[in-house]
Amino acid sequence: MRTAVVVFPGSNCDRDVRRAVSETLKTPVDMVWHEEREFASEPDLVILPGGFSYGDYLRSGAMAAHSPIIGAVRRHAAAGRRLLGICNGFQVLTESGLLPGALLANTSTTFICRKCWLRVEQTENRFTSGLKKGGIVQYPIAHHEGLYFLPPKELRQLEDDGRVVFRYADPVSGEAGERFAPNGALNGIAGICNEEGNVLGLMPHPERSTVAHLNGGSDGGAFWLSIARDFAERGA
Ligand SMILES: NC(=O)CC[C@H](N)C(=O)O
Repeated sequence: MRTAVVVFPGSNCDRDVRRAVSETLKTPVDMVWHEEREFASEPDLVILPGGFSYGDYLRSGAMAAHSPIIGAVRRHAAAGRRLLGICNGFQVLTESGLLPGALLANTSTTFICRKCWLRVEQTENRFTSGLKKGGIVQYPIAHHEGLYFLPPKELRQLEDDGRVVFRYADPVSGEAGERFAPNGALNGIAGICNEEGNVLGLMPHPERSTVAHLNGGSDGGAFWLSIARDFAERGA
């Protein structure tokens, strides 16, 4: 499985994600500058990493969504290949319309950087098929605009379609929902996928919970392994 990580001006999790993928899976990872118009290496997985693309000017992810590489990102997703947006990458996916909804300012109006627990709500997609449905994982968050928003009718539809993949949860009781969302995300939504299950966006950072417990956790390792296993079983 070949991975491409898109680097925008202001990305700051691009190297963390490269390290997490390459050390966990021992597979090649290419760094692709946002001004490219094509992926030279035909990646199986494209990752839009976290950070502050264009300094979060206008809205987080809004300017990156118009980068030259986004045309190739759209074609990659339309071909059914895996596309993952983490934090700022998730914001780029909603801003480009590849996933529904918007990421609004946290209810606290502050930047929140802390550990978070998530319940795996759905495993019928190309990313979490190897995780335990209903299981709790710990990935940290670090954002200012992480309140997932969708108007009520569309939100109900998203829930009915089973497209909520991760929800903020309590690690002890295993309960999940809005009251466990540090940012005020509607229904406690931390990550969603598209209808086909090949595009996933999430605010928490699995790459920061991967390598040698550097940030006090290792649950992210199983996430990368799940993607690789799904790829080995199903292909692109
Ligand atoms: N870690 C990140 O990707 C941060 C995303 C964005 N800059 C925010 O603060 O909401």
